Amino acid sequence: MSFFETLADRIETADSVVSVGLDPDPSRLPEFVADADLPRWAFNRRIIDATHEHAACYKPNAAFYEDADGWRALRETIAYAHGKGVPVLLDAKRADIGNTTRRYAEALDEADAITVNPYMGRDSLQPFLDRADKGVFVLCRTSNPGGSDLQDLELASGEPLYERVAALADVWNGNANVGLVVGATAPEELAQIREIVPRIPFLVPGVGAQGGDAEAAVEHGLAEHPDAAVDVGLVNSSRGIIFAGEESSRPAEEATYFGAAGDSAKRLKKRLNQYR
Ligand SMILES: O=C(O)c1cc(=O)[nH]c(=O)n1[C@@H]1O[C@H](COP(=O)(O)O)[C@@H](O)[C@H]1O
Repeated sequence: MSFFETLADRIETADSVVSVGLDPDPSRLPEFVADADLPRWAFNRRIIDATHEHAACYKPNAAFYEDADGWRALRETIAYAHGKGVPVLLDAKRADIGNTTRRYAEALDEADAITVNPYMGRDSLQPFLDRADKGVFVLCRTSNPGGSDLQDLELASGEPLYERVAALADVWNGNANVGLVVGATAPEELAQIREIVPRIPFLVPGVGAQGGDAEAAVEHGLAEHPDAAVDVGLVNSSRGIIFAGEESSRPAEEATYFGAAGDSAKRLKKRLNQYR
């Protein structure tokens, strides 16, 4: 089964396009998990219990796992998400020269999809693209303030670099497994990129903590896809969901703390579904 087929099934089952970002910043973990063997895994398990009904996908960002205990926490997290029937998109933003990138692509043995960086060109992505059953989300127009520094630069042809990346993604999509990452903080670019690639699903981060445009994220982020029975795409929120308990009225109670994450995921699902 291809990634986008799996994702379409999950979107239908959960009636949701929400990607829940699992970015368990150790400095923000609540006291309930402090004494656990692997606090990040203990935290993620409770977050998954609270949010899985509303999750089309989980997106752990590798930055929060790149140490010995972190890799163990990540492995447990991926297996647990799969046990709940939710696919996992590993946000690793990888790519490198041949032998190195082949090794990076092995990260896909456990996850269902990955984010990659197109800066080094096609050969740096090939081992990911070759995995026809896995999703490969190529950074196109990112959500951060500096996203415009390079990505908006005009090429000699007059098109901005991010448009060229979108057009190349179409060329790289021989296995129908490519998606694009386009931030919700760039709604005009979202619309432009959608015109270039009508059938490539987007991962749209930047709603929630970064204040991006949820309506534009759904309107332009979802696409018809040959493998999918419903329009597919993902709108991600990380801190806005997993740390919602910090804002709750009784954050010192574990059930209230994690319940707030579930409520936040549910609210985002409902909000996004208004525009589907
Ligand atoms: O590839 C990504 O997921 C990504 C691309 C981008 O342009 N902007 C962006 O915020 N992200 C990731 O999406 C998540 C956003 O987190 P929140 O701002 O807490 O919702 C982080 O893991 C970011 O690394």
